[in-house]
Amino acid sequence: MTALVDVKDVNLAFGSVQALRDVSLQVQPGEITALVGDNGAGKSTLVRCLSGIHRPDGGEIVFDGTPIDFHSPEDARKAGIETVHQNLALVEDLTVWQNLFLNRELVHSFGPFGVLNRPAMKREAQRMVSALAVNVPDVASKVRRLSGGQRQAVSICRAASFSSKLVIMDEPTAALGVQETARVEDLIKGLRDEGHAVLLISHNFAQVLKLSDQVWVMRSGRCVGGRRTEATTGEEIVALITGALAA
Ligand SMILES: Nc1ncnc2c1ncn2[C@@H]1O[C@H](COP(=O)(O)OP(=O)(O)OP(=O)(O)O)[C@@H](O)[C@H]1O
Repeated sequence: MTALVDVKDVNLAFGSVQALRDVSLQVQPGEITALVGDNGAGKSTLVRCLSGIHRPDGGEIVFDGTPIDFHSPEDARKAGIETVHQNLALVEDLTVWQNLFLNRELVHSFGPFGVLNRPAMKREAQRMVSALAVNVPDVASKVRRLSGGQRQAVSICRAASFSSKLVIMDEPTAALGVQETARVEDLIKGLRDEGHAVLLISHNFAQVLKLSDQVWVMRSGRCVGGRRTEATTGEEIVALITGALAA
């Protein structure tokens, strides 16, 4: 299988902190790939390279057959990489459908003039939430009225739309209760079923073992191993994270 993402010997330093050291790993299309490691291991830095926030100092990242050269998150989005950040980046006082179409509004053209096509956006938003079985009361609800799990669902729904090929999620259930976590986990599986690749950062081993097809482990800026999830255990992953087991 040709990898959707091929990270090759990527390095990145912040001053004297070498955040990424010769990191190489792959993300396969149509799979959930987990990225695990202790605090400060370099996980967020790596995904920020993929989402156009940081540029590596060295090495190469090939996405969908093309070496990436992103100068902004917008470049990553255009290439088909969407990121659900921990802060979710939703606008509280806008509705669900307005958030889904934020910065990608549908517009009616009348000669030289453009007018927002609100009915079309509402209709399409309803289709988007139904397709992923997102549990929100109404696409016309303001985001500030939604629970943490519903907000996470809206962010995932936004990331899954607009022909994204890779959805990156940084700790998507860290702030959620048990039931909301289960719903968001179903949404993540739904993304895979729809053909998206998912790159999931999680400190929750049970979740990683339950959801992922492949696990990569980072330690002190290095990628110290990758395992097919069905062929590993929580104990082995912990041993790789702590260094008790050499890669
Ligand atoms: N913008 C930055 N400026 C300076 N140092 C940074 C910056 N971003 C990350 N670092 C450093 O790079 C290293 C890797 O950090 P990173 O956030 O990637 O780790 P992480 O694995 O995502 O950790 P966590 O699980 O705690 O989120 C850390 O030493 C961190 O302090």
